[in-house]
Amino acid sequence: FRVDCAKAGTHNSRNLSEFRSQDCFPLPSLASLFAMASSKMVKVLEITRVTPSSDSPSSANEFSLPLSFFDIFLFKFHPIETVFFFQLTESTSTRSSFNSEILPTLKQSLSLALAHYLPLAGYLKWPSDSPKPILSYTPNDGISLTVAESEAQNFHSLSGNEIRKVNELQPLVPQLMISDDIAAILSAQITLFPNQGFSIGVTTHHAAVDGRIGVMFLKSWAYLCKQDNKANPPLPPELTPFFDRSVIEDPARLDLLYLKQWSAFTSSDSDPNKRSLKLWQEVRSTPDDLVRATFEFTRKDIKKLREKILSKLDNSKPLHLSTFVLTLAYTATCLVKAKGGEGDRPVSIVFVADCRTRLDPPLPITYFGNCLMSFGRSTNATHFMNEDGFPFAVDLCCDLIEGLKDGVLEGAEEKVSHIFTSKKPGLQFINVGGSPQLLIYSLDFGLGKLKKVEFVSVHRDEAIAMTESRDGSGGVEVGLALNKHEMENFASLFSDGLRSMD
Ligand SMILES: CC(C)(COP(=O)(O)OP(=O)(O)OC[C@H]1O[C@@H](n2cnc3c(N)ncnc32)[C@H](O)[C@@H]1OP(=O)(O)O)[C@@H](O)C(=O)NCCC(=O)NCCSC(=O)CC(=O)O
Repeated sequence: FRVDCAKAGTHNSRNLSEFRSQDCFPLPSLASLFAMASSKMVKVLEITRVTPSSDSPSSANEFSLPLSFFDIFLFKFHPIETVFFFQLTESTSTRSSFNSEILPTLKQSLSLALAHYLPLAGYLKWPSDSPKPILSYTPNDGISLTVAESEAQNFHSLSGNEIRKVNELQPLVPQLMISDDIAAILSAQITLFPNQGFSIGVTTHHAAVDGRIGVMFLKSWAYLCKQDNKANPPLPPELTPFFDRSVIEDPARLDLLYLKQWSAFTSSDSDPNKRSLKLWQEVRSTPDDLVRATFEFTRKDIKKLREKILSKLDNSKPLHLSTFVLTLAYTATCLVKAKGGEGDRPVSIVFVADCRTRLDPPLPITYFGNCLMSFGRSTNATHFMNEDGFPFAVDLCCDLIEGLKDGVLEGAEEKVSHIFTSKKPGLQFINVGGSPQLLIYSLDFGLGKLKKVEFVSVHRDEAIAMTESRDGSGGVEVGLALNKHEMENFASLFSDGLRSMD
């Protein structure tokens, strides 16, 4: 292996055996280096540190942001891991054209993008004189970029919808270094599948950004990748992050309350006030029998679901029959049926709402940080299991969305403690990640078509990942991870149910 330290524009490569801890090389890279070394799937070629472009004057200055209560709500959750598969032609995906054209362009534009998003290049820290953690960038901070090559010949099945092992995607996303005192915010991995395509894996700390800003950063990287050789190009307004934290009003000091609650629920230490940045649950290895697959709702399927509900549910109350509600309710119903078991077992449906437009006054849509609140309800499996399971699930989701009108911060004091108090033995937790509104398939680096997006981390908290359909036809893709037996049940329930509505 070679480790590359790119500091202030100079590259300093060395063999791993020469590595010394005082080089301050981000530890996540080493962790992922060893993890990937044992993987049969990828060969690590290089680990580089990418710093914000020195062409941008701002990269020479320190920059820090205090965490808001929205960030603290999520800062103990595992990082968001996503992988994007790009299809190339045979001639553009040779090693030589990848190394001479694609890779340098991606690296350079990543550096340019980081200059606009400095906190992503920095670290999560908790200074001794600060009541709460901060995002801190200091000049020469940078992210770890791993360059790898996959020996797998199955680019098309890896980036397809079919059932495959969850473990097959894991080597395509890098890890983040997270300790008690410091945590990296972002790391990336570019993996070439020779003569097939390449993938970009991105791991982002949840303390820093939510789905909207994570996608906005990637779109900024892609935008800059398409600007030929311009020094320090500006970003268009819709991609320019808004950093002013004073717009978040927190008169109840939810920030400090959440910190206290996280500490009380997660500290294994005798000291419940210990200041630790460690995650709530360590990132565990993935059980080998866990498989993932993607299911598609076409626009026609969504129309059928809407018609079915309109013929079943009482129209006298307001029904929010959005694509999101219909597809979530249908997926949740199939998930509960696929698991089977006793009817009185507990089931929770939980999703997050983007609060930017829902606060009073609203925040700019480009507000940098997290701005999500979770909403959910627990019930019994039996309601989903009979013929009226789908209308029941729609009614439940509609009620939850109607509830947002009471104010997204209603009951906010309980949100962290609820994570722990609501967990009952045997709970089936159906949690939504991603969103069709993020329009993730419009990500275009100008380097080949985006073939597939995978939220690799969905299996870690039993989430289902939603995106808009990749062909822009108004459908929805749902990615999920289950054990093999449940996945087979789910697949037949999903397609048989839709077919029965023809
Ligand atoms: C609360 C909601 C889920 C409810 O969604 P709904 O679609 O039911 O309701 P809505 O009021 O937003 O939208 C009503 C209609 O307007 C359309 N609409 C509204 N806003 C839109 C937008 N910005 N872009 C495109 N369409 C939009 C919807 O598609 C829908 O039409 P139609 O009826 O045609 O559909 C959503 O509003 C929301 O906040 N979504 C964002 C969630 C989010 O950011 N998730 C990422 C989490 S981070 C993450 O996932 C990372 C991780 O943790 O792993």
